[in-house]
Amino acid sequence: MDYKKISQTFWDQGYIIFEKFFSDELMDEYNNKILKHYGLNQNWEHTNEFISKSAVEVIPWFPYRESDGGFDGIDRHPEFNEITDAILKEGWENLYCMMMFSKAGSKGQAWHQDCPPDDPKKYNLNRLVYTHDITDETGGEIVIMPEAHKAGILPVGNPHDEIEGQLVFQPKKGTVVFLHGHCFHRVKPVKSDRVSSNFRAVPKGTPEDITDICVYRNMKYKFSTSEVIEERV
Ligand SMILES: O=C(O)CCC(=O)C(=O)O
Ligand SMILES: [Fe+2]
Repeated sequence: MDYKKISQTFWDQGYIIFEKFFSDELMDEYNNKILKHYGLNQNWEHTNEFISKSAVEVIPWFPYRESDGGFDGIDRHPEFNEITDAILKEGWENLYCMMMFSKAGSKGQAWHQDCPPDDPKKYNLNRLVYTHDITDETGGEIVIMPEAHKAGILPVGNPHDEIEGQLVFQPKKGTVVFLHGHCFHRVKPVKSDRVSSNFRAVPKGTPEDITDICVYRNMKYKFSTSEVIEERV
């Protein structure tokens, strides 16, 4: 792998995608494990106000916090972490591993930045891993605004409206998307049950609560207190 080129591409675009990076066998095993978890516990974890305002309908699960992990085939994968080394040159640490489940017929996720872009040096790195194919049939495409990690704050507007220049991706099983937390992104409406996973990393020294406040086009939302902390109009 040309790590220098990978890093350059990431920092130019705000994201970089590796198709079918992980094996089908590993992805099938993990997808089943994730579905089994949600089969046992399919409760909405967010408040109704959050769901209706933000147009996000996702049930998160933190397997390394809530149970004994079990996804080291990704978390400890040498090349996966070497790419991370190349992108976050000054050193990094794991933030958390989050599984996300969206029911068939749910809205997906509105445009957002995972954390406020006030300080360009304070951000999270998403390492999104798709354990099943995203297709026309499943919906739930990820939409990314290239180079938006350099664009400051997400413009005010309708939560799901298209933005000129956006790119729509249908990651297949085993694909990894490295995505800067300040880069605008969203998830299109979900037609069949959708699973995605995020092995979030941060540059060394980044506060642990970096993703507590999420920026949407109509508000800033604080997860720890379930509050809209700013209406954006
Ligand atoms: O599920 C996805 O494809 C994207 C999720 C997302 O926005 C995130 O993990 O920050
Ligand atoms: Fe996100």
